Amino acid sequence: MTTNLVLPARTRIKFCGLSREQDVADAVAVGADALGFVLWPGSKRCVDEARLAALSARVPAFVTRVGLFVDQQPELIARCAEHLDLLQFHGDETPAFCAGFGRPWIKALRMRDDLDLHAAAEAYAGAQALLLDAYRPGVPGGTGETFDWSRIPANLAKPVILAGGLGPDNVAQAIELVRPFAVDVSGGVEAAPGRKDSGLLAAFAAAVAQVDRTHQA
Ligand SMILES: O=C(O)c1ccccc1NCC(=O)[C@H](O)[C@H](O)COP(=O)(O)O
Repeated sequence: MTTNLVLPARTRIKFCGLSREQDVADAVAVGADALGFVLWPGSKRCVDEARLAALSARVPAFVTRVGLFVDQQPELIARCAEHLDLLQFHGDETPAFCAGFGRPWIKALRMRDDLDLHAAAEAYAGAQALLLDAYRPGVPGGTGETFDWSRIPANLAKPVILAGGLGPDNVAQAIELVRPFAVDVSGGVEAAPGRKDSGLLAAFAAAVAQVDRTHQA
C-alpha cells in the first residue's frame, strides 16, 4: 500500500496556473518539479490548446507537465494529453473516466466538511496521488484559501499533494504538519491571476528547501 507515512526525501513542488513563457522559465529556474496548465475555460488562468502546446514545448525533461480539467469533454482531454505527462481532474470525474486516457492522473478533492478521505482514496485507487484543496461552493479550484490541515490523516492510502492558499509565508508550517508528498501553489506566487512573480516563485521554493533541510539534519 502506498502511504503518506513514507516520507519523501524532499517535498516536491508544483506551480499551477502558468500561462506565460517567462513564468515557465522562472518556475523551472527555481526548481519546479511540476507545472500546471489550466484547460478549464472558467478560469482566469485558462490556456487554450494552442497555448498549451507552446508552453509545454518550453518545459525541459524531468519536469512534469500537468493539465487541469473540470468535467470536460474526453475529446479535448485526449488532444491536450499529447502535450502532457499527467492529468489532474478537478470536477466530478469518476475513477473510470480519469483512467480512460492512458496517462497517469491525479484527482483533486475539495475538502468539504463531509468528505471522507479514506473512502476517496479507496475510490480513486488508480490515481497517482490525491491533491487536497480548499472547498468553496461553486469554485472548482484556485481559491487562494487554506483549509484545516489537521483533517488530513497521516495514514492515507495515497500520496498527498497539498494545495489551497499556500505561499512563501505558510508553506513551511504546512509541510511540518502534513508532511505531504508535494505542495501545489497558484495564487500565492502571483502578481495577478495567471501572472507569476519570479520573486515569489523563488521565495516559495526556498521556503520548501529550508524546511526540508531541517528534516534531513
Ligand atoms: O487555478 C484555477 O483557476 C483553477 C480553476 C479550476 C480548477 C482548478 C484550478 N486551479 C487548481 C490548482 O491546482 C491550484 O493550484 C490549487 O487549486 C491551489 O490554488 P491556490 O489556492 O490559488 O494556490
